[in-house]
Amino acid sequence: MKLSFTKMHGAGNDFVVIDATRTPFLPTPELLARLTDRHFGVGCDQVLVIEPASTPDVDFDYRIYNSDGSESGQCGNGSRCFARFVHDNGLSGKDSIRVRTISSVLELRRVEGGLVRVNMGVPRLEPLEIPFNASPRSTLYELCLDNGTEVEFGTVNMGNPHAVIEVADVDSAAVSEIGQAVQRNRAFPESVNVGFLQIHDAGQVSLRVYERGAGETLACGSGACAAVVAGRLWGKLAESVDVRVRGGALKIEWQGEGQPVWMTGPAETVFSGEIEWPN
Ligand SMILES: N[C@H](CCC[C@H](N)C(=O)O)C(=O)O
Repeated sequence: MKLSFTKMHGAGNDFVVIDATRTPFLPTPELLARLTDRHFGVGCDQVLVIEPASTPDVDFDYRIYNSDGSESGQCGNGSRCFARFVHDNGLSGKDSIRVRTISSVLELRRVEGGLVRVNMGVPRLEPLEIPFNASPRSTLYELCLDNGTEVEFGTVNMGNPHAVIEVADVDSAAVSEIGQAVQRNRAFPESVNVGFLQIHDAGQVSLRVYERGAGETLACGSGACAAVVAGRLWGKLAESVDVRVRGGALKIEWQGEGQPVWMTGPAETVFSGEIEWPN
């Protein structure tokens, strides 16, 4: 059997996109590995699957699989590529579509300049279960990691979990070491995406993210949203922030608690192909 796919990226966070609107996609670990592995397969951070809507309030279902095979309920950069794929392949004539993941409903709007603007939903700010020595606002925690490092972080859920650590210099941050140590911590039984945020001023930041299920990526859309939410809760960021990531830049807007986060950024198609795959 030949399986068609399209390789895309959003600010360098790269994806294999599968159109399962006519033929179901069975996400077996072997097939996901074949699509995500950068040596033995196509190679990507996440596999995105476009499925027929399961409820009348959305246009499509949107499934997200990390390169380690785990499923997530949110992928911001992927949602922009989802919108681009749907338009370019004639799956919908609408400029604004709604999609459902396993945790969220997103609104995706194509805007001028080949950009896509996404309503990423209202951030969830529930405090962590494990009792912590938290700051007065339960969005700041201190943690002694198993590698002996003390870190202070905020937690924001964008339909997927994020820990945000402010750093003086993203380029010299020990992203992999600290990212993995935070993910191993009992505070995050389902692991977590770990963002390293450098604040240049109230409207400009730089961000690196050690992602759950994928390691460090060149961009993390939900991570950019979580970082701006955390920075605003700390009183350090404006309502509209330009987020510089290793693969490009995203614009994140958040008016405050109870309000949705809007993300605007690029979505690029690299190539389409097909692989042989046993039925
Ligand atoms: N690694 C994430 C999913 C991909 C998120 C990221 N690629 C984005 O653009 O939001 C998780 O397991 O929650």
